[in-house]
Amino acid sequence: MQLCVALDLPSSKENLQLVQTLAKYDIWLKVGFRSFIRDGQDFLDKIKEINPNFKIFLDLKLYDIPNTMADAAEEIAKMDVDMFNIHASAGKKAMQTVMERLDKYEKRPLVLAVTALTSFDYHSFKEIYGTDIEEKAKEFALQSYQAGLDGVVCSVYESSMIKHETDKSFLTLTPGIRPFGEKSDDQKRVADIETAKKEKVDIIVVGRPVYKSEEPAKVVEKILQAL
Ligand SMILES: O=c1ccn([C@@H]2O[C@H](COP(=O)(O)O)[C@@H](O)[C@H]2O)c(=O)[nH]1
Repeated sequence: MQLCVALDLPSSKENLQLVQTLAKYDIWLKVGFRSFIRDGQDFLDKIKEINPNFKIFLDLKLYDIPNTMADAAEEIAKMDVDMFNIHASAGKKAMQTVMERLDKYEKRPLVLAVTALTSFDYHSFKEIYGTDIEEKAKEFALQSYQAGLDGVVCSVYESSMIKHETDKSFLTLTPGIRPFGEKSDDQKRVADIETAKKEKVDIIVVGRPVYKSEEPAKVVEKILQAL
């Protein structure tokens, strides 16, 4: 299992200070809406300047018509990122179009599909999708797998089931991790490291428990020891 730290701080300066503190660790760094909208490609370059071995996950959750998603995916493929994501609910056709368009790149980033956001509980998910999380996550995961994606974003509680329904090499990346039982904030389907291990998760995403800590490097060190 690998660790991905979310860089969701309010300024580029604070994010880069955090990255500097974590420079010696073999981890993924997640750049999401807040940081990418504000700081763009320049921010990605600065991360790689600190340590070119950091793996970058661009968490932009593309969701649009197939051609627009594929255009955006191609722009991402030209950047130096290692992984990005799209919404499975954009449909199988959109996912296939993205993967076909990335075919020509010798070294393309990994592509994951978002199944059910970890901020949904079972009731709020059903209100929107009209079905249970488990059922829909399975359907989305199968469609993503058939479309040729590399894996999915899901909660820890769907990870094992998704691997069983697809393939054990099909990646599961799980946000909503509270490594040692920290408060859940706006997350609903949260889990600790031990549960993530049991559920065969490939990459855990941890944001606030790291970047809101007084000593982020110590938290990362403790997580890495527990993986
Ligand atoms: O289903 C999802 C998809 C993405 N996220 C993102 O992960 C981090 C989690 O941060 P925490 O502070 O550890 O809660 C955040 O950037 C989300 O945008 C997610 O939480 N759930």
